[in-house]
Amino acid sequence: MKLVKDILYKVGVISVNGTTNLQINAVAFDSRQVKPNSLFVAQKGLVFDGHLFIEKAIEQGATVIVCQTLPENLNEDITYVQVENSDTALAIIASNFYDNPSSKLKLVGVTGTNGKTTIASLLYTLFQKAGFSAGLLSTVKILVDTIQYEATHTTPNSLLINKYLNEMVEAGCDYCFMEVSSHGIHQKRTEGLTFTGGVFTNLTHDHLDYHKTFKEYRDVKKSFFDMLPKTAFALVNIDDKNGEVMLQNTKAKKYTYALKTMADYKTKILENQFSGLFLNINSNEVWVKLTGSFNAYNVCAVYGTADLLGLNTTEALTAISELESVSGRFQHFTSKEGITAIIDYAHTPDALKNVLETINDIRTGNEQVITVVGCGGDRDKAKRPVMGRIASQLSSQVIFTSDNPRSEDPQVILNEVEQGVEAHHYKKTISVLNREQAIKTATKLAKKGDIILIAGKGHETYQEIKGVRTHFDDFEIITELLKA
Ligand SMILES: CC(=O)N[C@H]1[C@@H](OP(=O)(O)OP(=O)(O)OC[C@H]2O[C@@H](n3ccc(=O)[nH]c3=O)[C@H](O)[C@@H]2O)O[C@H](CO)[C@@H](O)[C@@H]1O[C@H](C)C(=O)N[C@@H](C)C(=O)N[C@H](CCC(=O)O)C(=O)O
Ligand SMILES: Nc1ncnc2c1ncn2[C@@H]1O[C@H](COP(=O)(O)OP(=O)(O)OP(=O)(O)O)[C@@H](O)[C@H]1O
Ligand SMILES: N[C@H](CCC[C@H](N)C(=O)O)C(=O)O
Ligand SMILES: [Mg+2]
Repeated sequence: MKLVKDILYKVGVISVNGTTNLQINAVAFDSRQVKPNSLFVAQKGLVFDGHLFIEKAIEQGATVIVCQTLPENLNEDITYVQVENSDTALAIIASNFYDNPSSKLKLVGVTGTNGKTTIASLLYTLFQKAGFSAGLLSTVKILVDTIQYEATHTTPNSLLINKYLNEMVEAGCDYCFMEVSSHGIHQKRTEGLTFTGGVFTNLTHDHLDYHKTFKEYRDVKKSFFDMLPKTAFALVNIDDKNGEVMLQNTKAKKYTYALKTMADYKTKILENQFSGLFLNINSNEVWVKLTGSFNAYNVCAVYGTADLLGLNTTEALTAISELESVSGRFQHFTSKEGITAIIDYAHTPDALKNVLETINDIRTGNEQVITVVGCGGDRDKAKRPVMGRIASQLSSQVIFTSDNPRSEDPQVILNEVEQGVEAHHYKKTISVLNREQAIKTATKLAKKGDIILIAGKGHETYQEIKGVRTHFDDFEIITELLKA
């Protein structure tokens, strides 16, 4: 139970009709979820305008309506609060409703195109290993200390973020590591949170359907650093040309990490093998079980963050050397017949290029690299031909297939992916629409020593076709096929 006037603290209120001296039991932004004595926030979405559901929310028992535009006819029994921006209002209300949990633990946000899940998950494990209680908000899962919840978004909505943060506080967590997606920032899901630190990984092509231009995508990411308080740290990958941009206007203390440039946290790759990396991090040598030079960046970011959070660096390095790869991120095994399978969440051109280059760097002989890949529907179309081209340039054979077509026609997506293949690579590509069949085809083509890369879906345990999700797990399928 909370008093409305208390949860409106710091909300940009334009006008109030009715009393704010009123208790509410819950906050909701979806009319279908409204329960008696709720506060309903009407948001302008991409498909619907939540203002159209105000009446429905009242019927369901909402007693307070927060909106940008007041309805023409006001109900006398209801309190209406007009705000400048409903998304921002929801985030601040959510934080107030749960007593500002982000200020009661150390919250670190990780943003960038690739590496967020890896870094946030490794940090969670590292701090748990070091004897702390921690929480994790990630694409793969949500963890409140050791209690696991299913994740539906990379960055949940502001109500859920604060609900989980509150649970973390109640469970005695000292830290929370969360992924901050560009959609999350743009939709104000992280507004009003008190961050102890922010980490920037890299910025490459993705989500240009949503953000329209690369500059807009970059500026959304930058706005996360712009709003960090001066007590926080901002740790950026300075090898990425946008690392500096992230730091331009931040009030936070600025730190850098890099492999190529001078930086506060500097890592050198001494050895790069399938089984892991031998690294020199700020003059400390350490073996890690993660594969690929891109993971040297991730480990460096983890080390820097741990140091900035005050963890003893020797203790941090010992724990770092024990960290296992995150599920669906360069997850690999070799079958009895000597065929290596790699399951990786590479769903952007840069990630696919990195993973294939890593495989090509560490393969030893004349093995074939057989790639199974596709692109998701209802997402950036521009990345499709680029991924098609990269896959065909860097693999011996490619089987193009479906990812999550969502509402789109899978064949149309496939055609767009194929369009990127240059003529001299045609003969090494085939298309098999059904993903399971595509994986099966790869296993038929593979001989002893060959490497099969299944890219794009990583940890996902479903495939969404025409809006319907059915169980689908790349790892499960390939394991079964290679065992048989
Ligand atoms: C494109 C996008 O981000 N869409 C998000 C957005 O949906 P939307 O704008 O379409 O919402 P809408 O359906 O128009 O509804 C508008 C408002 O009306 C309300 N409503 C709607 C219907 C109704 O009957 N009653 C009602 O009250 C809704 O609750 C909402 O408040 O707001 C919804 C509620 O918060 C999100 O669930 C939804 O995420 C969709 C499912 C999604 O797929 N998002 C992806 C793209 C996403 O966010 N991805 C990033 C990661 C990307 C990455 O970095 O790789 C993530 O953080 O997960
Ligand atoms: N630092 C990195 N630089 C470039 N590519 C990376 C990096 N880390 C991981 N990758 C590649 O990107 C894929 C996705 O990694 P990860 O899940 O950590 O990224 P993410 O930022 O969380 O992605 P999402 O936006 O989907 O949440 C990995 O499977 C790997 O192929
Ligand atoms: N967070 C990313 C995940 C993409 C994963 C890929 N398998 C797809 O479905 O496109 C997104 O929502 O765009
Ligand atoms: Mg992620």
